[in-house]
Amino acid sequence: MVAALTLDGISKRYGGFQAVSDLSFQVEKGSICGFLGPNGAGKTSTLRMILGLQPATSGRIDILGADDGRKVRDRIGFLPEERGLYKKMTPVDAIAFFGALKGLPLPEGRRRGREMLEQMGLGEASKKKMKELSKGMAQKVQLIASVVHQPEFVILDEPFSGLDPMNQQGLEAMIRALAADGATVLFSTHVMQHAERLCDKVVLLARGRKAFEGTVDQARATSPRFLELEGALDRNAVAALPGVSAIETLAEDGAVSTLRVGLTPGAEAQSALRAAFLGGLDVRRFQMKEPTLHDAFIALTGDHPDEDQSVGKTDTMEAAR
Ligand SMILES: Nc1ncnc2c1ncn2[C@@H]1O[C@H](COP(=O)(O)OP(=O)(O)OP(=O)(O)O)[C@@H](O)[C@H]1O
Repeated sequence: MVAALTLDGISKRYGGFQAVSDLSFQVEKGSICGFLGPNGAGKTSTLRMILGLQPATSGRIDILGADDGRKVRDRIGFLPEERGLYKKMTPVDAIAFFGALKGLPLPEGRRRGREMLEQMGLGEASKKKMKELSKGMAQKVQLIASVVHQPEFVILDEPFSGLDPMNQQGLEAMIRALAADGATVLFSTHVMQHAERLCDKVVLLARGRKAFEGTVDQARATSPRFLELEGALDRNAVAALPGVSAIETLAEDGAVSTLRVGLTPGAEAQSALRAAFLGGLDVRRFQMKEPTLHDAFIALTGDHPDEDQSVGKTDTMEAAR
């Protein structure tokens, strides 16, 4: 594999607060990598270190062969978490302006801007001012602005936040198209479903530490499978079935309950079911459930991806100055 990005033992400390600890991972050239973790896990801090916008407290970064993102800034596209393009500009001018910051001549930026807007189904939007666009449209325009100079490496910080499902799908298509054109894409998100659909590789971050690096399937395989059982079920009898590691009651209606039965990694749901039927358990409905990336995140970290892990931002901001 040819790595477009290597992080080797990266740490970030803000005053007395350790935001990122000994983080190492690689992103293969031409791949899509999801950088996943709850709010406050340390994703933005890491992306900023990769870009050279803030120094690492310790560790080494190699991006496109450089030891500092600033040295290869014209080959990188970045969509920051805080967004907003100049409101009075037209989308084409805004895109061309951003391209010019990366060395692209303005007329060429305008030409590519018009073409990309058209490709993304935003041809109509090019006649309006930025302030007249919907949030979804504006976000797509901003993504175009960050890649109009055709960067080799694209870094997107929470690109899906604030978008409705339709626009999220549009954005997913844009990200796929970038990778299909040969770009390497690293994006952060706390919503596991996007990564599940898009990524060749995921890096899971919890409280500043890497919890997992690998493919989505490898991540899922670390999490137990589930079996949903419905019937007049005795919990002790269910607990005694082969491979059962945990039971959660999802619903109860008189004697009939719906149980979410966790299986130990590697255990086959069929063995538990067979034993249930042979043992005469009153199973009226069953369903096997494969773990999602969301389940895997919880199994790997003990944390919930929707939990906010930010701590003492205002206190430590002072200390960081
Ligand atoms: N400049 C700073 N000074 C002090 N603390 C900071 C600073 N920037 C971030 N932090 C803290 O570091 C931790 C990681 O923040 P970071 O923004 O990197 O996380 P994140 O995973 O990107 O989350 P979010 O998506 O909410 O930005 C948080 O606890 C945050 O409060």
